Order: sequence, then structure tokens, then C-alpha cells
Amino acid sequence: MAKKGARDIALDVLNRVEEHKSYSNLELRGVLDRAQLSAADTGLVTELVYGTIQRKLTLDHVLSHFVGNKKLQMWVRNLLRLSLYQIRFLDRIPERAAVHEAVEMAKRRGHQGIASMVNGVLRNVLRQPDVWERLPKGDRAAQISVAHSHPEWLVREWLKVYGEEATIAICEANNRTPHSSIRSNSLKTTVSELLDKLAQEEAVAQPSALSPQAIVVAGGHVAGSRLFREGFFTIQDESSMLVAPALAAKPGMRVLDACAAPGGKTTHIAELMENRGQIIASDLHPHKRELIAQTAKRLGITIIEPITSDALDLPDRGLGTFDRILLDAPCSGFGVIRRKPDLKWNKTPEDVRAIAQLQYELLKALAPMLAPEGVLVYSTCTIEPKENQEIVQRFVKEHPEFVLDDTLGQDLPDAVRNQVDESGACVQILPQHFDSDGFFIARLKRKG
Ligand SMILES: C[S@@+](CC[C@H](N)C(=O)[O-])C[C@H]1O[C@@H](n2cnc3c(N)ncnc32)[C@H](O)[C@@H]1O
Repeated sequence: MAKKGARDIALDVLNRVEEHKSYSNLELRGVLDRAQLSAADTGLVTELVYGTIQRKLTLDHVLSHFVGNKKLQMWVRNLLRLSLYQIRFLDRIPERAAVHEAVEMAKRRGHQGIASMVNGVLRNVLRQPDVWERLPKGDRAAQISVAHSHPEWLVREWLKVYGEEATIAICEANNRTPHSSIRSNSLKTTVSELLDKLAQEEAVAQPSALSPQAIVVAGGHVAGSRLFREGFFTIQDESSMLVAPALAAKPGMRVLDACAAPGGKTTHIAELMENRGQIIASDLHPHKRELIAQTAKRLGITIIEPITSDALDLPDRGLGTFDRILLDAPCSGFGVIRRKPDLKWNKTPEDVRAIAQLQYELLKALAPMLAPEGVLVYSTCTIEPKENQEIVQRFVKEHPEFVLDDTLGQDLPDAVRNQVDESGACVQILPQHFDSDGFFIARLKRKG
């Protein structure tokens, strides 16, 4: 059988995601591992899958002008979406090539009738380029939702909280391709040494404008590199790298990371503690324990003790008290839509309410485990106030032994300091601020 091309593979992934209601990153990883494509084709498949899912609502709106209410088979709709995505959003693919490929795929997977329909629809779109500017009737939320391909309920929420300009900026940032960044392992190297080493391996890398430990990498296969295997760095988003410094853990301290897997922040904390002290790294899922252990080993860290536990049960495990606690809570993930576009289509307002309830319960459960004068950092990768500011505000109201620590800015890089809110203890990074993940960090202190 002939080897499948990038577009065919991308269509397979889109179909599987829809059919199995699975996550595109997992489907993509599985398919790419098996397909053994060139680096260029791997990049193209990834871009086609994520891009088509990101822009689904815009693509469907344009399609609706040409197919109306006609019932299309799932794969045919996905083929049309994939092709429209290339036509509209991928400059490097000539429009005629996108149409030709689509027609050939329709013939291979279906029959001549479907191929003719696909050809007709795509050529009609090409003939009427102004169709992309036609917005739906309705209010601004409905229009922004379609123009920037985000669910209307989410756009309505953001309009209330952030206003129109910032909401559009959030949506636009979510639709951009994320860049990759790595965190230099301070136990083994420095940022400038690592930059030199990366240059020798022909990776295109530069220091981050956001975090002093971060390097932004544009080229080279860093995850498979010798430097990675030998523990010189961790792959992590720049916003995530702000959390461990915010905890201000010192060498020799006892630290609890209550939702630790896969270990990105736990290992960062250990590096900042110069691998001295103790970190209990707990997570709910047993299989993730090994993941944390392996990452720590690769980085040369010995102070992390991974355990499996529901964080709600940790107070009953006889672990004693801690100088620092990190609750990097499970969340809706609306700050990482760039990387996981399915999130915006799958999550509902009810999911947000349910996860906010869990987040509050987790924070409440961990509170007694913090030593007097201890510091607790609450963080999420979402931009939803119900999961962020509202949680910590309610928490300090109901726990008078805690205060918001108004010195958070001291432990954040210069670039982020002016984003700290008026309490001095919370920072909400939006994806457009630094073209990094949307992230929330709050620092609480237990009174003496
Ligand atoms: C945001 S992720 C943590 C990421 C991690 N801190 C890092 O930097 O690599 C949230 C984690 O919470 C875990 N989790 C979810 N519910 C939990 C619970 N009730 N108790 C403990 N862990 C939980 C999930 O398995 C997930 O690994």
C-alpha cells in the first residue's frame, strides 16, 4: 500500500478525534509515532490538525453558506474543513493544490459523486473570498465567536471580565501556533552554557523575554536530543516557569506539591532548592508516580519523594507540616487552548463550576498542613476568574489564619511584576501578554 501523505494522516486524526471523542494531542502522538514522517511532514500534520480544530467554528460558518443543512458524512465534513483551513490560513500551500488534494482524497475514500461535491464547494469558496468576512447576525459575542472560532458562551464570559479588546486579543493569541520553550537545569548548567550547547547541536534557540530560566527554541528536535536525555533541561512553557520561583522555597525546607504530575514544577522547585531539603510530590493517578520519579532521575534530583494520593486525603497521611505547599490545581485549562484546542469545544460552564468546587475543596484540605509563617501557592493554567481570583478570595475570607501575601512581585521576573493585581498577591497572565500560556498564580501566607 502506498505511504499516506500528510493531509491523509491529518484527516485520519481529525476523524478519530471526532469518532472517539479523544484528545487531538494523544491521537496525533500515536499516529506520528507510527507514521515515521520527515520533520517537515510531522510539522505539517501537526499544523493541519491543530489549525483545523482551532478554526472549526469559522470554517463551519463558511461551509454553511455552501452546503446549507445538507447532512454530510463525518469524514467529508472534516475533509472540507481541512481543505478550507489550508486555503484560508496556510500561505505556503497554493489554493489549487489544496483543492486538487481534497478531490483526490474524496475519490480514494468515497466515490466520484463526493469528489465532485467537494470540488464544487471548494471552488465556490475560492470564487467568493468575501465569504470569510461575512459575520453572523446577532450581537458582538456571536460575531466574535464565529470570527475567532471560540464557543459563544466562553466569549460572553470573557467579554464580561476582560472587555472586548482583550477578549479578541485572547482569541487571537489562542489561534496562534505556540512556540516551544525549555527550562535550563540549574543543577547541571547555566542558561548561557546551555545556549552554547544547543547552538553546537544546531538548535535555533534564544533566551526568553519572560523567565530568566527559559530558552525559546524554534528549530531542532530538542525532546529527542542528547542534552535532554542527560538532564540539561526540561520542556516547559514560560508561564509555568513562574510558579516555582513564586513559592520562594529555600534549600533545606520541607515542601509539599499536592498535584505534582508529570513533575514540571516539582523538579523546578528542587532545582531552586539546590537539591537540598525534601519535596513530597503527590498525584492522584498511580501511573504518574513513576513519571515524576523518572523525570527527577533524569535531572539528577534526589530530594523528591513521589507518592500517590488524592490531595483531599493528604491530611490523613501523617506527613506532618510543610514550609511550602504548592497546589497547581486541576483546572479547565482555558489558558492552554493554543496547545490543546479541543478544550474549548469540550468544556462546558458546568465543568467550570464543578472544577471550581474541587479546587476550593483541595485548598481547604491542604490548609492545615502548612506550618505557621509558611507559604502556599495556588496556581492554574486557566483565565477563568471562578477558578482563580474567586477561589483565593473566598479562601482567605473563610480562613482568617491566612493572608494574601502582598510581596509576590518580588519573586517574579521584571516583565511580569506589573501584571500583579492590586492585592499584590495574585497575577493573571493572559496568552497575549507574552505569547505564552495563560496562567494564574496566587501566594498565600499562614500567620505566625
Ligand atoms: C495542572 S496538573 C499538574 C501539573 C504539574 N504540577 C506540573 O507542573 O507538571 C494537575 C494534576 O492534578 C492531578 N489531580 C487531579 N485531581 C487530583 C486530586 N484530587 N488529588 C491529587 N491530584 C489530582 C492530575 O492528575 C494532574 O496531574
